[in-house]
Amino acid sequence: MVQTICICGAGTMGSSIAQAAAQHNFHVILYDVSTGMLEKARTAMESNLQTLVQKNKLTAEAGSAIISRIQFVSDINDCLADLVIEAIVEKPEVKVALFNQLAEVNHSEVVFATNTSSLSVTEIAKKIIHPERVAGMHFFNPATIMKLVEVVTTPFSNEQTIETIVQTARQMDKTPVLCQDAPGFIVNHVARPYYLEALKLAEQGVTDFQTIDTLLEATGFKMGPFRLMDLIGNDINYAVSCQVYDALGKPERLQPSPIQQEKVEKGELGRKTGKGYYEYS
Ligand SMILES: NC(=O)c1ccc[n+]([C@@H]2O[C@H](COP(=O)([O-])OP(=O)(O)OC[C@H]3O[C@@H](n4cnc5c(N)ncnc54)[C@H](O)[C@@H]3O)[C@@H](O)[C@H]2O)c1
Repeated sequence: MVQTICICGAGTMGSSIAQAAAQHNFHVILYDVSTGMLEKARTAMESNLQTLVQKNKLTAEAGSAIISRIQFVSDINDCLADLVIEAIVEKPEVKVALFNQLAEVNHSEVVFATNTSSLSVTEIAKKIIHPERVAGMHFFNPATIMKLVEVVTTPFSNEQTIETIVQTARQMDKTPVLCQDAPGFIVNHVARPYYLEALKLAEQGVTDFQTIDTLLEATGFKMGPFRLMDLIGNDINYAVSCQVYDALGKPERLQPSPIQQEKVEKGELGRKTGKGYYEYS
């Protein structure tokens, strides 16, 4: 049974998964190579919990207890857990190197879950010392609120690995959905045209970002495509677009947009950098 979860990467997703896990009584180790990101994550969580206290959704004591269940660490030797969830940069070789380092310091039953949005989990698993203990655990942004978790199986994953991830997701009050490893899994495959068709309209000068967002929000979408890309991170969304496009044999309809590439090159990554399609203070 999972008691301690090590979450790697304290960025947009890692910090939110860490908070969600601590809110459901897991002991959490949040690991990042950047102490600045760890500090930023702690400040963001304290502020989120403070808001919940102000809204009477949480007592101040419960808020403090949640934070005290999280250890913020930048030394890999401190990452001893029953389940590792990685939410680091979307680069397969970096994820593989991290999992193999963690396999060396952890006990032989530890389960490795990747939160990748679009990389092949099978290709990652193949290069890990214990491929049977690797699977996808794909949370949605923000992980404290969104219920869905895609549990991505590979031909190598054993039953115990999948069961551990499914049970942990349920204990975090999430809705785990099993799927086979495939480009973009379920959601990021289905959702690709939402972003890409909106980007095409902007590229062709048909209308601007804000008008597209306002219109789609008026039809019932919670967030327009540009506001959503800024929340996700334009680097992540562009990486997912490229991965899915390549993995499906480069169909023209899924070609990534030059606007996405330009945003990444300019460092306009969205909320996390203060500027994307919109500005954030
Ligand atoms: N942003 C989203 O909406 C979203 C949603 C679901 C899944 N994901 C996936 O989650 C992962 C993380 O995305 P994000 O948006 O949180 O990224 P992010 O850029 O906000 O954060 C990444 C963090 O990883 C850290 N990092 C990089 N290399 C590291 C290493 N070797 N060891 C430890 N820490 C390292 C960075 O310092 C940074 O804090 C990606 O695989 C992405 O595809 C993202």
